[in-house]
Amino acid sequence: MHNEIEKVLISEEEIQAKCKELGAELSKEYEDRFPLAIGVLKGALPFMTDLLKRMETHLEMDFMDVSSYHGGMESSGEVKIVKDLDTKVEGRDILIIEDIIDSGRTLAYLVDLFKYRKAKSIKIVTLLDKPTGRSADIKADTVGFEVPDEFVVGYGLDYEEKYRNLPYVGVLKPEVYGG
Ligand SMILES: O=P(O)(O)OC[C@H]1O[C@H](OP(=O)(O)OP(=O)(O)O)[C@H](O)[C@@H]1O
Ligand code: HPA
Ligand SMILES: [Mg+2]
Repeated sequence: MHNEIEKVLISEEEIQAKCKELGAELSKEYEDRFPLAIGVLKGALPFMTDLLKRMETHLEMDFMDVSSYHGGMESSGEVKIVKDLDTKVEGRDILIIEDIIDSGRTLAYLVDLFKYRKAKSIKIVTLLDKPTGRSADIKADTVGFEVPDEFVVGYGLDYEEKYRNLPYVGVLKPEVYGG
């Protein structure tokens, strides 16, 4: 698997240090508030587990599975709920955890949904931000790293459902996707 990676953009050590830093920030922000931390499956799972272990406040976890890429490199433009939350959003401080904001469509959809469900507050933390990909007007409150205009994989991010289990974020060799 590792020999299919052309270059590592963000190393395992950099990611772990960032989780520690952001976890400390969020611990302060949510002190005494019992937020509902929502991981957006499947991509956010590695980041969610590492980040939340660094938060030193009580919190509740839930998951939502939405999909628009269907495993490929282009957003279909249509966000579909595959699995909804088990928890009520009304009156809660919501912390959405994402692996990447690219077009912004996934998060625009989720923020609208949680507003409609009467969340008390909504904040977004994303490991990666790809500002050049943006078509929806959405900004994260907390960003780990900015990435260039390239398709990235690893640490939750897939290409055709593979590479999510890489401990770093990188770019695939062009021959892997027939480029
Ligand atoms: O800003 P956007 O253009 O909406 O792209 C970002 C979203 O796309 C990916 O998820 P995907 O829909 O591929 O599902 P997955 O997490 O299961 O891979 C990624 O994990 C983000 O959730
Ligand atoms: N890589 C993997 N999945 C993605 C990306 C990306 O660059 N952008 C949106 N979903
Ligand atoms: Mg994906």
